[in-house]
Amino acid sequence: MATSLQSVIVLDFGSQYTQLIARRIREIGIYSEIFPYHTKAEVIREHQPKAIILSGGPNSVYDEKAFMPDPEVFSLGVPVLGICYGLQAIAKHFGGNVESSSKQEFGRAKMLVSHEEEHESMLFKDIPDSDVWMSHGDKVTQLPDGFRVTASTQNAEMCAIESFGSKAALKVYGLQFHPEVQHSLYGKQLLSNFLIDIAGITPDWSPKSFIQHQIEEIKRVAGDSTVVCGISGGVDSTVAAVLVSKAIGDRLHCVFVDNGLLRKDEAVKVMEFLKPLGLNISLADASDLFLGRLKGVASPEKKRKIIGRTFIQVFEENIHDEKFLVQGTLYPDVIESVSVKGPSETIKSHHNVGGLPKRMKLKLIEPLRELFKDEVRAVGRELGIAEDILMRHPFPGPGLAVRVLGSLTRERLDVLRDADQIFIDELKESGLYSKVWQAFSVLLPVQSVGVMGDKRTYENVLALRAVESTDGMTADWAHLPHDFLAKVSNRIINEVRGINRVAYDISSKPPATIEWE
Ligand SMILES: Nc1ncnc2c1ncn2[C@@H]1O[C@H](COP(=O)(O)OP(=O)(O)OP(=O)(O)O)[C@@H](O)[C@H]1O
Ligand SMILES: O=c1[nH]c(=O)c2[nH+]cn([C@@H]3O[C@H](COP(=O)(O)O)[C@@H](O)[C@H]3O)c2[nH]1
Ligand SMILES: NC(=O)CC[C@H](N)C(=O)O
Ligand SMILES: [Mg+2]
Repeated sequence: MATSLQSVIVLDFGSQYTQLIARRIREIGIYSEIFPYHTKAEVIREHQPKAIILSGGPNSVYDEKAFMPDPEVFSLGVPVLGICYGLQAIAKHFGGNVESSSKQEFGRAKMLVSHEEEHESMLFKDIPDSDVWMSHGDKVTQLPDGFRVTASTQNAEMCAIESFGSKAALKVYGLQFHPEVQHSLYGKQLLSNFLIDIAGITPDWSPKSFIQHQIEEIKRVAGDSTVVCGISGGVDSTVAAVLVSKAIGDRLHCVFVDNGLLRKDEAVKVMEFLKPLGLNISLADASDLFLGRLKGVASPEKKRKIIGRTFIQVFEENIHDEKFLVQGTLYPDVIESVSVKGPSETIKSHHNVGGLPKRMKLKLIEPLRELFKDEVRAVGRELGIAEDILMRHPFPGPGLAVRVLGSLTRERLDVLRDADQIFIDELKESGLYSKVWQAFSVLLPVQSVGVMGDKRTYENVLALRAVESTDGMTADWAHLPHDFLAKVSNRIINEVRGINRVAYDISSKPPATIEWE
């Protein structure tokens, strides 16, 4: 995608911090995109970046099949900054040497900047000797020709290097430490020096400029075609749909599927609260179809597969002559699929309408694919979407099917709906809803003995789950106040028939996952 915004390309060598690099760049007000490390220079050129960053990575550049960037990347005429593995790849490419170090360096290190009065490094402008964050076992042992050292630590004499003298015009820089992590005290200043002072970028990324740019882009891509969007009432699909509708108006057709696995009165509520957005939405009530197919199915993966397939079928039935499909794909989704780390183990089949495009030959429009959730919310705010839509917790496509553990029945779904409504209402009432990433209830396939009004009961157990997270990839259980939990438990046991015990889930992810199935 050619962009009118000034951009930076981050080449991903598999670092855990690649997303963080992109995020810091955006905090500086500059648009950035992540590409796999092997992206060809000619592809990079088409995107007209103003700078290139090479990320860290788990490998070693002296390995036989070490990942290296396309050598032409250094001849594109834009500054290049290598971080950790990126620095080591630069050293190797330019004829230096990298070896395994007897002393690995993980964590804090004191960086000494070699300020040279005559040739002050622009990268280190206004940066004093300070703490930086290291995570490496290899180090540069021989400086390539045409480079100089601009900072060192006790274990890494060549902690920062840059092209110099005859090679100065190449503007190639390398850092052994990670400027993108908070613990590198002047890390952000350093990135800013690279991007603004060295690469000459004028920060022009903001939710507003992003929206303007995307609207132009969507108009250009979609032409006069009609476009379809699966809308769930969740944050991502809603923001994506509103953005696309700003570009092409009522040529956008949204389909909201009631799969019978939504929360209490959700189908009605979602249609109601989406109304002010002026979108063209049709509601496809497929609850009987979904629940019929799920009858008697207890295995979590089988449930997910059935739901995925049925979503596709219902969606197909609701498509006319649309040429494009809008998806609310976010940055973490993209990066998981392009990372060099390779296919990861299937923990659970996250499915949504993601299976659609290949099967239906619809072309994709994914306007949010460079953003994180909080940035999507900022864009939504700029688009005038109401705060209660934007602050909704994520809700998985398979919905309550993965929260009524084991086989589903309409009765068990209703019990869960009533209990969950109480939990969520109380969270909102107490101001805690917006403080947690996600909260919900899970109906366990377990019965327990209780005593109610002097009578023995033998009823269901409900688990409450609330987590704190930034991207759903890792999470910690939320330390909700005991008084609050006591109130919720009391209300649920008293008000929801069929539940006589409430438990609170205190597992983090990993090793647990956020949803129970
Ligand atoms: N009930 C539904 N009807 C139509 N499309 C749906 C439905 N549920 C999910 N989808 C589609 O699947 C995609 C992925 O769902 P996902 O839950 O990840 O995103 P979301 O619902 O848009 O946002 P959030 O993460 O805030 O819930 C949605 O963007 C939407 O296109
Ligand atoms: O759209 C979705 N389709 C799915 O199949 C799905 N499964 C889990 N989730 C949501 O993803 C986040 C991480 O969930 P887990 O820790 O349970 O894997 C949490 O926010 C989950 O709610 C899904 N979202
Ligand atoms: N974090 C990194 O990029 C590490 C690079 C290389 N694997 C090393 O250990 O030095
Ligand atoms: Mg959702």
